[in-house]
Amino acid sequence: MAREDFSYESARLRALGNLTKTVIVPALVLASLAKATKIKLGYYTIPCYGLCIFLGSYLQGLYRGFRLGRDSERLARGREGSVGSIPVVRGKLPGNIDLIIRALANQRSGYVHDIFLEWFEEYQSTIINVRLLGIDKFITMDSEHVKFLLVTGHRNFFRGDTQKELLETFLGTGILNRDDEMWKAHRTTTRPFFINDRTSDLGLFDKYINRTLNHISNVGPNRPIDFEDLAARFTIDTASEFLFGHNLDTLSYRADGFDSFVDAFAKIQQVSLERSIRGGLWPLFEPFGDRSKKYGDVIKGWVTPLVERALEHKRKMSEKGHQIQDDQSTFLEHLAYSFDDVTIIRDQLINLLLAARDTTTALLTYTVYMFTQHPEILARARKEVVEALGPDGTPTLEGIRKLKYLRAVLNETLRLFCPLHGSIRQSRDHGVILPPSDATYQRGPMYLPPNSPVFTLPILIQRNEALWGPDAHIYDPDRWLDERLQRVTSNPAIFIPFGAGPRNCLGQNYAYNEASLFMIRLLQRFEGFTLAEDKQLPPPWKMNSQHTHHSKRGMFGPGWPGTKRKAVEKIWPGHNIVLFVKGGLWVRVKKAE
Ligand code: HEM
Repeated sequence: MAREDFSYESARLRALGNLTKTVIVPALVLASLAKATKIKLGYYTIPCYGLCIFLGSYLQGLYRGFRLGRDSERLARGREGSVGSIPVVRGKLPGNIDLIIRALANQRSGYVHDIFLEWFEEYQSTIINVRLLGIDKFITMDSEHVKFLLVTGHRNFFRGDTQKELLETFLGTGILNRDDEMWKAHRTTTRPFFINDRTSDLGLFDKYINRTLNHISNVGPNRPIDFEDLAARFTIDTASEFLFGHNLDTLSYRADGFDSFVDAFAKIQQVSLERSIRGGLWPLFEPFGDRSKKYGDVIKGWVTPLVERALEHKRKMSEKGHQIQDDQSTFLEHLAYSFDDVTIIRDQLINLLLAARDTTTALLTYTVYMFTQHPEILARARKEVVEALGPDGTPTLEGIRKLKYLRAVLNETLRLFCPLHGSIRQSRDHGVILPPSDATYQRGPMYLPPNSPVFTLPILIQRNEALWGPDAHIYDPDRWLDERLQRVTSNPAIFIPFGAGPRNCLGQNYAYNEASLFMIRLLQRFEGFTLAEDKQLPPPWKMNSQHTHHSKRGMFGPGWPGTKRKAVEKIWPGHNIVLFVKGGLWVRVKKAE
């Protein structure tokens, strides 16, 4: 039976069940044995219970491994060649609880997903099982697995209950959080809106780009600005006008309540990330109730009246006998034409706002960060723009497409700093055999059990030297223009910033148009970007280049287990649902002569 209740309460019940199985049942068994045999444990009570829980968890792990092996054999019967099992990461504490502590510590003070890189390397596999309290959680950085999950074998997977539990308060019934009929209904109503001329409305983008760049111009050459904050204001103002026909107007810096909306948007994503790290146990870390609720209420409190107004308008029109038409002027009107339910429309708007805003903010922010680090790339991109359009010429869509170097710059940012760094799928109620893994560790087919969440990590795929060559960690837009492009054209699964398959990104054109025009205007008006190191939050890690850790995949830098980017990064990349720069991106800009 498919689950329908994803509330915090049902998640807590489920997590308590898991805790009972791993901790309470072994303890009860020991208590009953001690009672039956009349043995007094005395001073040994605590160590004995500890040992018993540890043993219980070990035996449960063995039993789970045995069952998976048996199911896998059954599924593989009649196939040629063997089917392996996915390596389980072994922790030191019962239920692998120490793994959560390590993952949380990495999130607080490490580089994005370094902890997973270490485990992939340790187990020599691009897919691992981080089993917590007996709950399997699979993590993959394998391009062949991801192709199977998203495209060739997508029918075996869905978004799944694990994500819905994590994000129900935030994303509810929206497209990013639903499967099957509900997802289909959203996809079919949303798609037409994204293939009409609206996503090519350069005038809408230009209006907000102008306001954003005026802020930068007014700051002056020596004062640093937080470019990430500015980009976030730009993308939310543009997206809110595009989606609601109602500009949130965060670029005016007025203190009138929208700050709390924007703040709630950031905080609810942070809660979601922490939940995802705590795995199936997350409700136990929120003993006093759903931590995301107060932020969800702020967000809904702002969107609901807009939806009610649109539905009221539709009702009045129909009462007056007017024919209701889908004039598609805003996405909200388009949704109100298609649905009558406030919750469905509201949730879908919130989903689109999340999809549109933070992703494009990351693309703009990391491109400017790369301009600060590579003045030669900045100069070349600027030359291309100014030669094609002059210092203030307005491009057409066709004109934007001709700027090949600019597109290469954006693609290189999407590759190295993939905004949606990770995504989740779940196997349906049958096990599947994953295809042989990619060239990284060259593992054969492996068995994935039914109802298992799988986290895919495109950011690691897109930095993998086994797939991209030894310069994978270097920012080099030329790889999109020279013979290295062949790597992607012959295997598109190694570059998936917009996902792939039936659930791929609907806003890809919107994002490319918006980001391209933003960069064109930025390069027309400014010619220098320097990182304001006096303001920038530095990365917390200290590098030791004394010895080199040789990894098969070559992604580890000298002296520390983790990505080679660590050695060159001048900012601290952070991640919640989307990638961002911790503490903002502080830059000084120089106006064009
Ligand atoms: C640089 C910007 C963007 C990036 C990197 C990006 C990335 C992605 C990715 C990777 C997915 C698939 C997620 C998965 O398979 O789990 C996705 C889905 C989606 N994106 Fe984007 N996106 C961007 C911008 C946008 C914009 C601007 C919009 C809308 C205005 C948008 C709307 C959507 C929607 C509606 C989906 C859900 C599709 C579905 O589930 O059927 N995205 N995006």
